[in-house]
Order: sequence, then structure tokens, then C-alpha cells
Amino acid sequence: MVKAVVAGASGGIGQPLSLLLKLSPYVDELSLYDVVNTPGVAADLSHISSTAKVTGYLPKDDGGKAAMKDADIIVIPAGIPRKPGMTRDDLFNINAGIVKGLIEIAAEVAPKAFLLIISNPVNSTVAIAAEVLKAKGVFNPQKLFGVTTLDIVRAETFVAEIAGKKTGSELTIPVIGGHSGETIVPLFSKISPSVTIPDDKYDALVNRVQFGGDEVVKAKDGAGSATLSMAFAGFRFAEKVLKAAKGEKGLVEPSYVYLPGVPGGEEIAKATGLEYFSVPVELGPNGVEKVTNPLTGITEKEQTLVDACIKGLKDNITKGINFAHNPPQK
Ligand SMILES: NC(=O)c1ccc[n+]([C@@H]2O[C@H](COP(=O)([O-])OP(=O)(O)OC[C@H]3O[C@@H](n4cnc5c(N)ncnc54)[C@H](O)[C@@H]3O)[C@@H](O)[C@H]2O)c1
Ligand SMILES: O=C(O)C[C@H](O)C(=O)O
Repeated sequence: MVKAVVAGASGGIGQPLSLLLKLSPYVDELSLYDVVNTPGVAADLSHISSTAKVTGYLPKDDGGKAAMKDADIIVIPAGIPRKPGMTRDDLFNINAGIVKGLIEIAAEVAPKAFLLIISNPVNSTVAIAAEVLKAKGVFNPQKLFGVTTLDIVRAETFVAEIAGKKTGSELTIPVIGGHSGETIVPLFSKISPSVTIPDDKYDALVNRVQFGGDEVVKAKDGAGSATLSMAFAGFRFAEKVLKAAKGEKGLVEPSYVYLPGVPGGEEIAKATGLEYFSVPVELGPNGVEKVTNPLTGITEKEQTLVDACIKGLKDNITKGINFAHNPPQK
């Protein structure tokens, strides 16, 4: 019996993500948690004739604990989204506390769950989650993931457009680093099967992958950021984690992980000087089976992107760690 939780289930991402999880054959029980509207979302989804049993919880009566109790996987898209003119870091002050609170509950009632963090700024919120789990003595780095799949999905789509392909879904494109602007690093030299990006299109393509989120924020004009494409991406990653947990082999997807705690991570931590980095992750029954070093054999242009990424990520990570240890007093 697999129990999946969506925390932030009534939101723009939460609702379509919950719909996709309700349709998945890998989920038996779907538990929806939010500070508003989960009874309605759960009632609505429960009429769909797929197998997962759906329940909705609100904070009252310790609803967070009831929602997450003994969960196998907890996906977290709780928190505020950007409006035009904002960076993801501008969300820190509100979302840091939300993620910290949710991870505290997860640590207590579902310490063995896979934890998938979508809430921005991912570069910092994953570090917050790790520090909370460490403090509670239940940190398993193989089970904590910052979800960066949307960057890969975007790269697939934009590369396919340039290459004149119908779809990018058959391409494997490592997008590494972090999840914001310059910290997002697409490695087009490593696309498999190989695609040649014309020189005159390279810079614009990199920029579009790095700032794809801004494209959506601008188009939504104050009504939020990517929700539907994120639900697709979050579901794609979550289902891979669940498939690997069931024993399926060969499942690889980049994710933002704690390098010192995962097999293969030390080498990348040394090369970058960072504890957190999104790298291709091979998934297994216990989460991260191993990570592979994406930095070997990259081009000069890609190295320049990696250097800029490392600079930006350092501060984001430190900010998350500091918050977890010294949250502002209310
Ligand atoms: N990782 C990514 O690639 C990626 C992509 C898109 C959006 N995001 C981020 O995901 C987050 C959510 O985006 P959205 O568009 O769904 O926002 P939204 O405002 O539509 O939904 C967020 C939901 O979180 C709920 N919430 C707030 N505090 C909560 C708490 N303490 N416990 C449980 N639920 C709580 C809200 O009630 C709301 O329903 C944002 O931070 C956004 O920046 C990340
Ligand atoms: O751009 C945002 O703020 C949301 C998300 O991180 C995205 O990449 O779409």
C-alpha cells in the first residue's frame, strides 16, 4: 500500500498534481493537506474511478499529522508563488517558514517518507528541510529531493523546437545546478541522442531555459507562476521515485540533492564546493541509488555557466541553513 501526500494540495500546482497522482497506478492512498479547501478538493477527486483512496485534511485537530502519518512520499508545493518583478528569493521570508513547519510534521509522523520539495526558493528550502531533519535525527539524504524537473521539461521542449522535432520527450538533457535564473545550467553538449544547437541560437536557448519561469510569470500577469507544467513535472518525478521504489531499474532524473550524503556525491561536492546541487540521480528502492558527475567533459561555455551557478547557489544554501538554525522570532 503506497500512501502519497500533497502538502499545498488546494493550490495552483497542488490541484492538478493531486489529479495526476489520483490517476497513478502506483498510489493506493492519496492524502491532501492544505490550510484551505482540501475537503472540497478531496471530495471532487474521490469521484474519479481510479484506485487511489482520497482524503482531505486541514490544520485543525492536528490535520497535518493525520494527513502525513506513515506516508511513503510527501510532495510539497505549499507556499506563495511569484508575481512579475519578483525573484524566487523574494518568496523566502514566507515560504521558508511554511516548508520548515511541514518538514517538522513529516519528521515526526513519516520519517521514512520520500520528501519532494517544490516550494520556492528550492535552492534554499531544500537546505532548510535537511537541517530540520538533521535536528530531529531522521535525515536520510537519499530521500530528500528538490524538484527541478520543470527545468528539464522546458529544455526538452525548447530544444525540440529548435531541432524541428515533434517532441522533446525522447531526449535526455541534463539540466544541473539549482532552480533559479543563472543557477539553472543546461548541458546541451550532453543531450542524448545528440542534438547540435546552432551557435547563433545557443545563448538564447540557454537564457530561455534559465528564465522559463519568468516567461510564465509575465504571461500570467500577477495571477501566479507555472502551475500546470509544474504539476506535470512534479508528477513525472514523483512517479519515477515510486516506480524505482517498486524495483524498476534505469530510472534517472536530475534532482537537487545533499551531495555529501548520497553515493557519488562527494566528488561533485569537492568540484563545486557546494553541499547541494542538482545532478542526474539514479533512483532505486531507497531513493538516490547514486548520482553521476555531470561536470566532466563539459564545454568551455558550459563551464562559464557552472561558475556563475556556483556563485549564486552558495548564498542561497547558506541562507536556508541559517534560517533553519535561527528562524526569526514571531
Ligand atoms: N520547483 C519548481 O520548479 C516550481 C515550479 C512552479 C512553482 N513553484 C513554487 O511552488 C509553490 C506553490 O505554487 P502555486 O502556484 O501552487 O501557489 P498557490 O498559491 O496557488 O498554492 C499554494 C498553496 O499552498 C497552500 N499553503 C500555504 N501555506 C501552507 C501550509 N502551511 N501548509 C499547507 N499548505 C499551505 C496555500 O493555501 C495554497 O493552496 C510556490 O512557492 C512556487 O514558487 C516551484
Ligand atoms: O518561476 C517561478 O517562480 C516558478 C517556478 O520556479 C518555475 O520555474 O516556473
